[in-house]
Amino acid sequence: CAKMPKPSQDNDRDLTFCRILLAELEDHHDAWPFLNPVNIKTVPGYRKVIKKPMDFSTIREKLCSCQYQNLEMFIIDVNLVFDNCEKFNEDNSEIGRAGHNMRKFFERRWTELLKSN
Ligand SMILES: CO[C@H](O)CCc1ccc(O)cc1
Repeated sequence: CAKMPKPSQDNDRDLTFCRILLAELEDHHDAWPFLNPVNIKTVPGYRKVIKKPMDFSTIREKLCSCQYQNLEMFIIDVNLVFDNCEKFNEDNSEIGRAGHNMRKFFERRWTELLKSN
């Protein structure tokens, strides 16, 4: 049938989940490398290596300006933060480990939230 708009309660649920998940990511002990955009002027190689920079403050801005159609689009941006981190940092480094810890935390929390529904 014609593409029907998603019922608003699904959109409300997705938005609530994004807000909960982002707040928990921002508050996490290991969030510090990801809170703000990497300064591409001071970090050699970053601009060339990382094609799509992403960070929690940019995700916060997108969420607050209705730029996420659904939970999936939000999860794609969060995973981009961690994929960029893996690409640019050794696993056995301060920031590399923080990225792995944050990804594990995020995977667990969004699956828990979706199961709660
Ligand atoms: C999320 O952090 C970025 O991967 C940049 C990591 C980085 C920044 C400055 C350095 O001297 C080394 C690594």
